[in-house]
Amino acid sequence: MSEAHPYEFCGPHLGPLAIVFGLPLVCYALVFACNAQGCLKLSDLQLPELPAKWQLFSSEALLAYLGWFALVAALHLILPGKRQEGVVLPTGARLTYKLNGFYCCVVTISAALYFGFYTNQLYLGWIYDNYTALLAAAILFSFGLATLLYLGSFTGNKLLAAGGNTRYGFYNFFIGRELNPRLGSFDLKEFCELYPGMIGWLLIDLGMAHKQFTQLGHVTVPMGLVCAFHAIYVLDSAWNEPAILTTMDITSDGFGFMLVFGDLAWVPFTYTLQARYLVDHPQALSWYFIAFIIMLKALGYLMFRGANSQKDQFRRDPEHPSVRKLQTLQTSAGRKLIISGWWGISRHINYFGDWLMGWAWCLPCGFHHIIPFFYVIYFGVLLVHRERRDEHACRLKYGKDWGKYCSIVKYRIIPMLY
Ligand SMILES: NC(=O)C1=CN([C@@H]2O[C@H](COP(=O)(O)OP(=O)(O)OC[C@H]3O[C@@H](n4cnc5c(N)ncnc54)[C@H](OP(=O)(O)O)[C@@H]3O)[C@@H](O)[C@H]2O)C=CC1
Ligand SMILES: CC(C)=CCC[C@@H](C)[C@H]1CC=C2C3=C(CC[C@@]21C)[C@@]1(C)CC[C@H](O)C(C)(C)[C@@H]1CC3
Repeated sequence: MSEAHPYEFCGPHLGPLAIVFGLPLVCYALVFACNAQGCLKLSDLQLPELPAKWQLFSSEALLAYLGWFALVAALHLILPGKRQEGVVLPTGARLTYKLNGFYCCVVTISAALYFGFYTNQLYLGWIYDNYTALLAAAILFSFGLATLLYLGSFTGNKLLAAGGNTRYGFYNFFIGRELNPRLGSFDLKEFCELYPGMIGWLLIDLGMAHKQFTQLGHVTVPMGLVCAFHAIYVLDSAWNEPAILTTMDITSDGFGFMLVFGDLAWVPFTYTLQARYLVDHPQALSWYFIAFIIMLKALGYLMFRGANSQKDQFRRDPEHPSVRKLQTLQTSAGRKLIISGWWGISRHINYFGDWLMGWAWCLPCGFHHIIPFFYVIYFGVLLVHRERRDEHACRLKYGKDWGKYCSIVKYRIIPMLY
């Protein structure tokens, strides 16, 4: 029991309750508010209807979703992968992870491209036609898995997450009670964070591109840009899979509804909103706007990858030639904090880069509606909240040295602004 751990997300009742039932509603709201029938305009607040063919539930879609999850799990087990140890656990032990996200991603996406676009044996547009039923399947699966994980955390001698072991059962279900639920050596949290949801995100994008292909006879430049940008992001995450082992999601958060739903329903179904929008509202963009969007993506990626890799390299080997010359602040906790390079610009310059990339994903949708810009609005809120969570954790970890660090690197996320 860790009652000393503060309650996150506005306390143990209201916040978690609103998120658990509110987020699935947001997923539906986005589908209702913007689809082939129209897109909600703030000026007239007229809600479009759902396309007549879209079903709210179908057993076929449920089977497809379960089949997808099983397929990715099988690939993860079958394909070769590097074994890497995670951080030291509170028990002093270290877990070993099998890392082959990149292979799994390349195999599934290549197969989808080959059978979907080259041989035409696979109708990927089916994903668009069954969008709402697939979403229902993902939501049901997330509730089911989160419940099983919660109940499973009471069996055996499980290592519990500090923040998800309070006296409030529902809060624990939401935050995640067990730290690293596993089936043998199969790590459910790491797998869900990087495999079915992230690869599913790309597959749904391809489904949208394929639908557009069947409707227009070609894939438009904005659709191509969105799919390519998302693919770069997902492949980059899979390529840098070892770095995920040191993120707070893996090291300190339990695996509860928030992450289960985030990984398996929220990411694949809300992060693909721009691609779905472009099926229903194809855009034509000028070459200079396209050039601007590509430069924005490149700049965001440079910051995001540059900062994340710099810190990762520094934490693994501070004497490595690429990070040896960085200025640092020695803390009494024994670790050093980087105060030059990317980490001298703002305390989370990686978040800023990530957010800029988000803009590059939304801009290809043009300026006719606000709904396709949902991602940058939501992501801005998520990053500000995440930065506060990390700041709190670092303050506890580094004490007054963190204050010293903040006086050297003054901005939280956006240089000169925030
Ligand atoms: N697309 C999406 O939906 C999401 C994307 N992300 C992305 O994931 C990436 C990882 O994010 P996240 O795990 O939140 O956080 P970070 O990668 O920023 O890691 C934070 C940790 O880094 C260490 N650190 C902080 N400052 C310094 C410094 N100056 N020098 C050395 N180490 C430092 C601290 O841990 P310690 O000192 O213990 O090493 C701190 O707890 C980000 O790029 C983010 O944008 C995150 C969430 C959602
Ligand atoms: C309230 C709410 C919507 C909660 C869900 C949050 C999740 C969507 C995110 C929490 C942390 C995430 C990470 C990634 C995706 C989104 C979620 C699951 C991530 C896999 C994206 C790609 C990055 O490169 C990453 C691997 C560092 C990252 C890890 C955290």
